[in-house]
Amino acid sequence: MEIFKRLAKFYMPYKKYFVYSLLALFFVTAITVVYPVILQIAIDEGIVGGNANLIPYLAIGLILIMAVKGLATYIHQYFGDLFGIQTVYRLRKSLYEKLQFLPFSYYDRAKTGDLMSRLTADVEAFRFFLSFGFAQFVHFILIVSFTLAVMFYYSVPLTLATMVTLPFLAVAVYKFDQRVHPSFRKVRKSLAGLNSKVQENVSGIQTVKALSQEEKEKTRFHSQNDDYREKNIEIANVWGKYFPLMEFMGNVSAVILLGFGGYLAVQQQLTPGELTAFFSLIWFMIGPIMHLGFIINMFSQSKASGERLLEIFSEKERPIGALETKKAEKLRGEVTFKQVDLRYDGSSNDALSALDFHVPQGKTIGLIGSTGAGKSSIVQLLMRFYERTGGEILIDGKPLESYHVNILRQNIGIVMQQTFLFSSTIRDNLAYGRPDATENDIVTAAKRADAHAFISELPDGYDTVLGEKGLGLSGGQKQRIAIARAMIMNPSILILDDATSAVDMKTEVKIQHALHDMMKGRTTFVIAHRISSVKHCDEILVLEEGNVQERGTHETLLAQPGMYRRIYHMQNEHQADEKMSV
Ligand SMILES: Nc1ncnc2c1ncn2[C@@H]1O[C@H](COP(=O)(O)OP(=O)(O)OP(=O)(O)O)[C@@H](O)[C@H]1O
Repeated sequence: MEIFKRLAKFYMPYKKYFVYSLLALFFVTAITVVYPVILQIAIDEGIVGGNANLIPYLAIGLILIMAVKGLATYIHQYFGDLFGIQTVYRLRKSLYEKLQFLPFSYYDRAKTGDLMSRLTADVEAFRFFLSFGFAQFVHFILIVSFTLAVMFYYSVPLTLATMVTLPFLAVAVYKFDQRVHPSFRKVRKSLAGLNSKVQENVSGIQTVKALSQEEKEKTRFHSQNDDYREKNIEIANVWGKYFPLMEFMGNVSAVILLGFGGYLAVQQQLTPGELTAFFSLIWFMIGPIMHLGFIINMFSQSKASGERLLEIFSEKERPIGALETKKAEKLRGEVTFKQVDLRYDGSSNDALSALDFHVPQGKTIGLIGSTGAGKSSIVQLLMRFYERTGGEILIDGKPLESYHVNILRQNIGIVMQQTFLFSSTIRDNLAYGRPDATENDIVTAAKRADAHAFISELPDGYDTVLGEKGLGLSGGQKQRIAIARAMIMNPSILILDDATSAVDMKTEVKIQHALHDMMKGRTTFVIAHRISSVKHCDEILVLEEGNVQERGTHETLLAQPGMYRRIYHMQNEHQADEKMSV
């Protein structure tokens, strides 16, 4: 019940619907028990007692009662559904909001398919129990209580005799729950794994095809699919074993009723009408008790789902910095790193150690070094995608944490190697960081980023809808949209993270032009593998394994023997080779 308690804030606001639904259920159940009583009166008074006039009255009474039951059933179902639907609407909203504020370290671990499955299948399983399962559980208690009351009224010894099997039934139901709950958890996990596999395959279909790994992917999917099948078979086995056992115990009660009830009737301690009513009543007990397995099943599923939802809620949100500075604020863009360390969660090495540098406002800093040297990690810290593990980072002389993350990020424009574009119009993509941008802002930025010409040539211009992942545009075109998107934000700090490495030389020249235009007056971080991209920077840091190996301007670094000079010569030779081979 702990899980339901922890999720109470989502369903408590709608408890009135639940109460209406339960009140209606009370009527439905009470009316159900009236049927056998009417049957008993019809047999004992009408048929055996020879009072045939009573029968039409009883029939009309039954029709009226059925009409009331129909109305009560409608109210019960409608409000029950409303209770579940409203609750999960709120729940889904909160989950989605929570996902927006989880740190990057969470997404490093999370799988998209698994998250999708939590937000859809798990939320639905929870709703199903709220709308249906819980009411079924209450129905079970009510119907068993009402039925027992009527049965005791008719015959105490016969009621006690038919209840002999109930403790055994209860044990079987308990054991069933013990077995079925872990199995359901496994099924949910396996389904999430299956979703992740499909999602990953679709996202990476280009890589799969390029490396001709279709067969391997098929095998991997099959093994996940097999796993899901096995887990479901496991559940089917548990059901298969316990359900007949529970049914058998129910039937034993009916046999006892027939033997002992028949004996009592012969002894005239029970009327024929009462014995007939008992047969209906006993099934009102046995049915729900057997059904209890199904309810527990549903309860177990929703418990397993609730657990998975709570896992998301219990994740720590990313720190957001001081709230009082949330008002729009333009930073100057002076950046200082003092003895900064970074070690990613679960890693045994520092990605950055004792990093020191200072970039005055409007200056450019180049970050170069081999892959994994820590270049992008500097950006991750500056954007507060991750938190440093030591040292201090200052912006305009104030600690990074004193700014609200939104303010910080509004002041930083970033163009990355791979550009993510939403499946929306080009206009929406351009204005994504500043939804209040005017048409003029958008077109001016696109012109400056050298994107206006190709956008205008598209069939719907700025209203052209891009496919998922921005399909339909070349790497260079996407990059120019990313540059325009960053320009619209008019940032004080600009980060170009390998911004031109994914495009050919000709496009690079064009993009470089747009980038230089954007860099004017902004503090700029240029992360690159090519010397040509960083050589004009005011200072260049050569990084190796999270440490600064060399620092200086292009000229000073070239003048000294070291890594920079080696990279320069290597890249120069490479370019010379390329020219020779043309
Ligand atoms: N999210 C992460 N979780 C754990 N370790 C990470 C994470 N991101 C980067 N690292 C590790 O931190 C180190 C520095 O990585 P970083 O991405 O900063 O290097 P880089 O110089 O930008 O490399 P590249 O030129 O290949 O982009 C690497 O050892 C990398 O494996």
